[in-house]
Amino acid sequence: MNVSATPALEARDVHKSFRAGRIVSTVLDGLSLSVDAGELTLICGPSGCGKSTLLSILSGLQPADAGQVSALGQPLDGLDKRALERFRLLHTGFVFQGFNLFPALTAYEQVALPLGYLGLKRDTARERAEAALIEVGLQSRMHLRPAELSGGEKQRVAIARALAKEPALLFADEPTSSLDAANGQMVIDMLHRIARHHGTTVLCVSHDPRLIGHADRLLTMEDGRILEDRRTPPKVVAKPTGTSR
Ligand SMILES: Nc1ncnc2c1ncn2[C@@H]1O[C@H](COP(=O)(O)OP(=O)(O)OP(=O)(O)O)[C@@H](O)[C@H]1O
Repeated sequence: MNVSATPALEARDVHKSFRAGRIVSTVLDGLSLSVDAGELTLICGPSGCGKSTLLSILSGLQPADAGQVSALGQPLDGLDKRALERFRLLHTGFVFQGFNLFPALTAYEQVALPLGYLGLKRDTARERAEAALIEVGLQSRMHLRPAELSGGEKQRVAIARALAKEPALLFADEPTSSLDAANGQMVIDMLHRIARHHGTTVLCVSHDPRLIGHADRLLTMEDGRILEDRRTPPKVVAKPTGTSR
């Protein structure tokens, strides 16, 4: 088998509906998708079109009603709850809009904690946690708790926590929407760098148009399906205007 040809993520004819009383709403309607390893893929589309639901199904957080979902060549529908938790622990990182940090833990502890669950030795965990916090520029903030950090710094802790696990798959759901322009840009740059330098497959749901220029691929969803799928062109460096030099 040619392993490199195996998509990092694959959905085939995925359906998902939610029921509220007697009303059933179809959120994913026969959606198929294949994501290559090491790419930053951005999913956009109108509010309520099913972006977060797709992300959570592809990451094994919730099951599809029908269809097949594979991650790293592993069919997720064949895994029981424990095996899914293990798969997520070993291979996935998550970054959410609301940071999802523990109020009582320092930045360093937030990052080191999951490494303990991975069974890493204490010294290795410390090295990895520190390296990840340094990579996101928080070397001087490691011993602060969330209440003492800005929104941008909290999101960088969440990125460091995901990064330290060295996951093959990184899922980000609206990672910039609670941040100001400068911090949002910093987070975007980091996601881009993680895909480029660490070879991580990054799947990001976002309304933020600044992310488009950094994505390798842009998927637009509407009504539970993928409406448009395009590769984003490489960035063109603008020539200075008003001069022939
Ligand atoms: N657990 C749930 N129970 C019931 N309905 C749900 C559930 N999760 C999502 N939905 C519904 O499914 C639809 C799609 O939700 P989803 O969060 O995937 O959309 P989205 O495209 O990410 O939206 P947004 O951009 O506003 O975050 C919405 O109508 C939402 O109310």
